[in-house]
Amino acid sequence: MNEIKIGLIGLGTVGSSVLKMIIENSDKVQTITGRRLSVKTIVVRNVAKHRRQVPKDVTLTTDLNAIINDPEIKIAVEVMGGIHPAKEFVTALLNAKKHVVTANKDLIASAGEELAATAKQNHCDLMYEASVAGGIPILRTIVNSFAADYITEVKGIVNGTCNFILTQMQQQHWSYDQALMKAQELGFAESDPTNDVEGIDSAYKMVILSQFSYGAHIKLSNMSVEGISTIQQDDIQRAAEFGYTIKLLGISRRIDNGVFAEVGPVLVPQDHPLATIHNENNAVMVTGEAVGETLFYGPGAGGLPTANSVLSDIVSVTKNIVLGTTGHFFNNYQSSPSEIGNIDPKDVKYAYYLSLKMLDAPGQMLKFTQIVTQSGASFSQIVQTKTDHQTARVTVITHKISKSQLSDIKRALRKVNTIALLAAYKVLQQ
Ligand SMILES: NC(=O)C1=CN([C@@H]2O[C@H](COP(=O)(O)OP(=O)(O)OC[C@H]3O[C@@H](n4cnc5c(N)ncnc54)[C@H](OP(=O)(O)O)[C@@H]3O)[C@@H](O)[C@H]2O)C=CC1
Ligand SMILES: N[C@@H](CC=O)C(=O)O
Repeated sequence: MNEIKIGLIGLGTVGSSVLKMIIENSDKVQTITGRRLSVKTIVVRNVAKHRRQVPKDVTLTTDLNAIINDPEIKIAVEVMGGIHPAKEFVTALLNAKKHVVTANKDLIASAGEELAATAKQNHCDLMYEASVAGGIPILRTIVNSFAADYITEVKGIVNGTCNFILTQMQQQHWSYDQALMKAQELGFAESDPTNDVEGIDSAYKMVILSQFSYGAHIKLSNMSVEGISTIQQDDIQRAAEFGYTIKLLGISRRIDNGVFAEVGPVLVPQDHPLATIHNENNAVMVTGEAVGETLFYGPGAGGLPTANSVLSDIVSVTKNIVLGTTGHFFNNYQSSPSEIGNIDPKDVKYAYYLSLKMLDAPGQMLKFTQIVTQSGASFSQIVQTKTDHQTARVTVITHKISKSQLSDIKRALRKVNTIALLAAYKVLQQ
């Protein structure tokens, strides 16, 4: 058996690039693994739409049983997306003793533990390198190269669509809608981009990164998750005047005996490496006690970069088949539940950038300063500009405060009808 036959589920942005890479690189893979890869069957929703994309000897169907019931197919690649029916499909494939490779972070973040257990019961591999940061080989790097280090923090830009939108808004002064449309056209966004722009896609990726880094499963419901859909051009320009770039960051960190993870727009100093990551590129910073700070950079979305990560999993599974070593977890690290408790993101302190509009009249600044002081906060920078003869724009950067203190400030400001808080963003400190 010198050939490994593959079943592909999905032939969109990623699936069509996986098909292309398998066809074009099978010679190289054969020299590395001793096995020739070929796609035998592809499952899609609409056969007519894809007929011309597929070589004549490949079966194109809407019926998953064409893969499940085919003993020749050893590896199934799920690149259809979403949680249902992807979960049912992957479970059925594993129970039919197919090794599974997937790029689906929604699925892995929500049901990864259950699916990994099903894979193990069936002595199958379940791999998902492409589920985090597209083309950056970050998961296998954490498994292999940080195996003996104690990771204390993972943070970065893990959504290509949002980074593309923010880059276009910053550099080309495009509107949010114009930039989102282009990201969809280029195949970076999910078929429904809500999860991208509302931070949920990044949160799924931070769940997976935290699992790999700390051996701990963080629930999405324990995370604070914010997206970029309310960011205005004005916020971007003002942040730049202060020397910051707005980025959507995922941050996960060990604090005492716990781990916290969150996603949201953050002001990154312009000379910080994460501020220099543009367009659909992603960057993941992993900090280990031994190694210190490391940075992994590359395309976070797009067909071919993501397909490259899918192929790396297919090659790993193929090597395991050849060596007879299938059926091990992709990530073996599990910390005991008592070792890791979840930390409430509300208790984690940040400096905040606050943008305000206030009546340009005596006493207003004093009123604002009193509100800030009463919450136990203080600020390190403040800039006041007049917009017309009646209103002033005030931008401040606070010293580090908790989210609860920020809520106190917001609550107190809502009671003052001459001062309006326009925006509040965390500030990443070096
Ligand atoms: N796009 C990217 O840059 C990246 C995507 N990913 C992940 O990869 C996966 C695929 O993404 P992408 O290629 O962009 O998605 P697309 O929307 O481009 O493609 C999805 C494909 O899956 C098929 N499909 C969807 N539902 C079903 C179903 N119920 N039964 C059979 N086939 C189905 C569709 O068939 P049809 O065409 O007939 O409708 C389509 O061919 C997702 O999990 C995504 O999160 C990960 C990293 C990067
Ligand atoms: N929609 C995702 C695709 C990759 O995971 C993104 O934009 O990052």
